[in-house]
Amino acid sequence: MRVDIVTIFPEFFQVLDVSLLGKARQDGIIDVRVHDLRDATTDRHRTVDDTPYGGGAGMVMKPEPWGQTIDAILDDAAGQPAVPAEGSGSGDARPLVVFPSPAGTVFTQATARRYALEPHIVFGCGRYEGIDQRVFDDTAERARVELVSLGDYVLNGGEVAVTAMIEAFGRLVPGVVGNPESLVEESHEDGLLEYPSYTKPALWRGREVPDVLLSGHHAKIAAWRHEQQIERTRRVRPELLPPELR
Ligand SMILES: N#Cc1c(-c2ccc3ccn(Cc4ccc(CN5CCCCC5)cc4)c3c2)n[nH]c1N
Repeated sequence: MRVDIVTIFPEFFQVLDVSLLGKARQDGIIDVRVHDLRDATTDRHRTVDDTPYGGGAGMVMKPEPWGQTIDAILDDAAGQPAVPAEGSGSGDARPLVVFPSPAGTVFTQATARRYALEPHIVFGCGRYEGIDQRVFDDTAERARVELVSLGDYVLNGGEVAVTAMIEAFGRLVPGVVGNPESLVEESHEDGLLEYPSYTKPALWRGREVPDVLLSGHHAKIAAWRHEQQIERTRRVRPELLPPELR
């Protein structure tokens, strides 16, 4: 899987050199390439923004550097088709270009599962008040374009969102996580929040571990854990439950 990231803060993504994703990159499972948008500027000040047409506060990112950078990435990728992960992908052979945006659809575990099947994703990290709309419209001529939001709060740019998205789908790419079993029983994977976890010691600061977890009775443990998931989801995120369980 190939991932290209366009940003004015390339150093931001040094975080992708560590932990699981760092190993996935070293193992060649995920090929991450970071591109500095300013490398596509032509003026002495390497300008990437300008005032908004129609007025308004802040600055908007100019289309030219974006168009040039995205074209170069897509042209390069066209010559080196990336290998899709196992499993059925979108069926649309065009590359996927994702722009984090406060105006995007919310990124969920379902989005992460879908992205993990893509052979190639380009992420465009905006800053300032956003990117000239024509960049999205022009890119959509040759790629699938998605505007995606992390959630209903305001960030200063797309870099944090892209880091979170790459971690979320990266761990689902076959070969990245050592034990794929650990991906099955986790929050949102089955639509429920996860059950509480415990480990040694059996007694800590006067607090014990639920007896059922010490029973060795796997069916009872599974039933207890599922009930805990439903109880926690009902308390914290009732909207995730089917109406009959709320
Ligand atoms: N993913 C994600 C995000 C982002 C996100 C993602 C990408 C960029 C690029 C730039 N910014 C900053 C910014 C902040 C506020 C506004 C709102 N408008 C401003 C102009 C007048 C109208 C309203 C726009 C752009 C970004 C923020 N925020 N929250 C998420 N979950």
